[in-house]
Amino acid sequence: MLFWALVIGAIIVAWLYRLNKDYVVLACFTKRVRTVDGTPLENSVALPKARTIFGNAFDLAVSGDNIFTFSRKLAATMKRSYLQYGFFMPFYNIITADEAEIVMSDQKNLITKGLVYNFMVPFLNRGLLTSSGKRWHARRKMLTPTFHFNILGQFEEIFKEESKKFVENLEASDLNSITLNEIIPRFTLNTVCETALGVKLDKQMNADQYRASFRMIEEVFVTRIGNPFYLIDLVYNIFLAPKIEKHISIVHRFSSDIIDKRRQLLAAEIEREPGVKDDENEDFSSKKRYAMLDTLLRAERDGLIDHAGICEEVDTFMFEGFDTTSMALLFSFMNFSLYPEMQERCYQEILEYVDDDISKLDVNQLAKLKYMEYFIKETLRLYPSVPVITRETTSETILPNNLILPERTQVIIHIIDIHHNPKYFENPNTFDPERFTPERSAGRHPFAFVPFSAGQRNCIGQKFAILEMKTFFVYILKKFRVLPLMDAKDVTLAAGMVIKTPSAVKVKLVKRV
Ligand code: HEM
Repeated sequence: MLFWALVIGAIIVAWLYRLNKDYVVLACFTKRVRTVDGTPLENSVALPKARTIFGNAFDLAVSGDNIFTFSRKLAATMKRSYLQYGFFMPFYNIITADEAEIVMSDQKNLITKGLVYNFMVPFLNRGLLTSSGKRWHARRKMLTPTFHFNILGQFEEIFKEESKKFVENLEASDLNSITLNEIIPRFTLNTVCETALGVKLDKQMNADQYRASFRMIEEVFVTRIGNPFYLIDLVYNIFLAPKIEKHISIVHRFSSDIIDKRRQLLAAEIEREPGVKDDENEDFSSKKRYAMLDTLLRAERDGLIDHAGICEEVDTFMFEGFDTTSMALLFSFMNFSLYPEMQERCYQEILEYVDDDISKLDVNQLAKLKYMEYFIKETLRLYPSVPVITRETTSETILPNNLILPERTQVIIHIIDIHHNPKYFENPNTFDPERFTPERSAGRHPFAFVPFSAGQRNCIGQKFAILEMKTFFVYILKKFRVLPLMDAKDVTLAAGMVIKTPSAVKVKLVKRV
């Protein structure tokens, strides 16, 4: 009996040993990446040493680092893109512009978002950010006119109103110490709410509750990506999901109610003027400002989308347009305080190109603020609001760089590491907006600076974001000089749905006379 048990055991071990050539057996049979020409894998991609016998599945856990620091250290040691084997799937980590280009330019196999986006589904369902295939194509086509130049011009009025209100609130506060993390998110959420839904958030009864629920949803998301056990849906559903059920329904109800009201308004409008034909770029009501929602309501009337679809797109806009812009504003604001000469240059540019009557500020004047644009871009290079994006292979995928990725490989593009690569940016840790002048940008790899991603799944709201940020800083810099209260070295970074800084970012303001 013992003899047969030993024989069977030996056969199983021999079988597993053979199998380990193609699968990382102890990482739950994760299929290995291969090379097209059969040369050793390490010639085509770096292979960080696994820290346990379970492939790289527990490397993060045993390192003692948080996920953000862990990834930065790996990029610095590997110096090229690297491969890890987690439970069930490989992780192909990209830190060069060449490989980012391969993925971002792919039209077919690499446009499906990675596993981590599934965590947002309870909140965003399958809106533009999380969907793929035909549904994504149809929605992208439907929503693209929302960011048409003429419409951005209308949104400019909202950016101005909110910036003015922000400056007025600042004037009433203690200018000696302003904690940016506390005040900027209010501005960005107000702005995106009015542009997406057509209502002023501050005037809504449940605005504070809405903001708080938004925050809670984000906190739970961050907890989920930081703990491998929460990757398992069952564990998440039992221990974490109940904590945010209430908050998700608050956020969903908020947008759903506004959508219903705006739909009724639209119907009433049409009834009053039945002969009037809609134009894509015109408001359906002469009395009301255009909102992104209007495009969706028109599509609903044409049978292209239903109420649930409209809700998921509106929630997606609110989510994408909120924290991303907040973090970019926060770090730009901090940089104004740290680099006074550059701040002065932006101010002089404002004096030169912006009408003294700030209420006349428009997209044409903003387009002339080139140095300010370089300044914001340099901030986004050093602190990209979305430091990492991911894709998933939906079938075995052959890449032009000799790699064959198995189905369900997670392809992680570390935008932040590409932006810090000295190959593309000399002295990458130095803040130098003039890197973005046409002369100095010439010849740079087109995928070396990709804060808004690139290719067909790039950020639909990038022009919107740049306009919003420029408007905000015109209002700030016209009124105040921004002085430092901290050093850039004091800022710690962490991973979240977008880049996070657990430290308070503070500046001092002095009114210009
Ligand atoms: C500084 C501000 C912003 C940054 C850095 C940023 C960055 C990005 C990035 C990197 C992506 C690609 C995500 C991925 O591949 O997974 C993305 C997608 C997206 N962004 Fe932005 N974003 C910003 C502002 C905005 C704003 C203001 C809006 C809307 C009002 C917006 C709406 C979207 C949407 C809907 C997508 C999904 C597009 C698609 O998959 O077709 N973003 N953004």
